[in-house]
Amino acid sequence: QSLPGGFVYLRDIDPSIIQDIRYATSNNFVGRPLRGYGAGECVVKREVGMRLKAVQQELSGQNLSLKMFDCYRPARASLDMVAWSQNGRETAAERRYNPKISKTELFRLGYIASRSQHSTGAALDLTLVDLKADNSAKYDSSKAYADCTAPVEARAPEGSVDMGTGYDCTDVKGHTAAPSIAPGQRAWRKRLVAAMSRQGFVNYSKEWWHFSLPGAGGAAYDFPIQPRKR
Ligand SMILES: C[C@@H](N)C(=O)N[C@H](C)C(=O)O
Ligand SMILES: [Zn+2]
Repeated sequence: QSLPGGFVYLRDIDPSIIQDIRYATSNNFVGRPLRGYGAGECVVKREVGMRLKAVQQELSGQNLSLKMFDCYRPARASLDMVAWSQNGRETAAERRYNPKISKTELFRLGYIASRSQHSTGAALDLTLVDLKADNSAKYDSSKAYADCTAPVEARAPEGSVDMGTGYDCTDVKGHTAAPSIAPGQRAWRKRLVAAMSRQGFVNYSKEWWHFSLPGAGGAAYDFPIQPRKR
């Protein structure tokens, strides 16, 4: 199954990496699947995939795994985010992700890009899973969870280690070096950044979950993500 521009399905390179591609689901800040996400598959440039495999190999010796939240993002999905931010409504479910900031401000403040590096296949949103922990709690759309800055027991479950906030938490607490998090949460962030940086990935200071591989990108693409054929 060939993809344009040197893109590959991460599952073809390393099926052990856990994937929860949130923009292909309703469990994200928009509350519905984004345009262009026809399947919950992580698609990346081959070089990015090979380096993720190397990170995963190192982590597996520590009973840890990567968990991918977003990889290649079709350009139309970023435009969908722009339209969402300007739709004049803010629901309680949306406010869980941006409790202190209006959604109209998210682009200006650098939390979302209208032309994202994700569309080049060189940027990733991801976290760590402790394979020895009980990760069985599942997200339930009918529950009223606390916002993404609340203690982990009160937030929507994500089946991953406690990084101090949930994924896509647009708040200063989500900044990688936020002083307001607990030492254990800081230690997890440092462990993720260290493992990723050993393979050349660079973290974005405003989002503990966002990494990119310098030089791996190039042009932005807009092909839709389709189911992977075996
Ligand atoms: C929206 C968030 N997951 C993200 O990836 N933000 C960066 C800045 C982006 O949109 O490229
Ligand atoms: Zn990102």
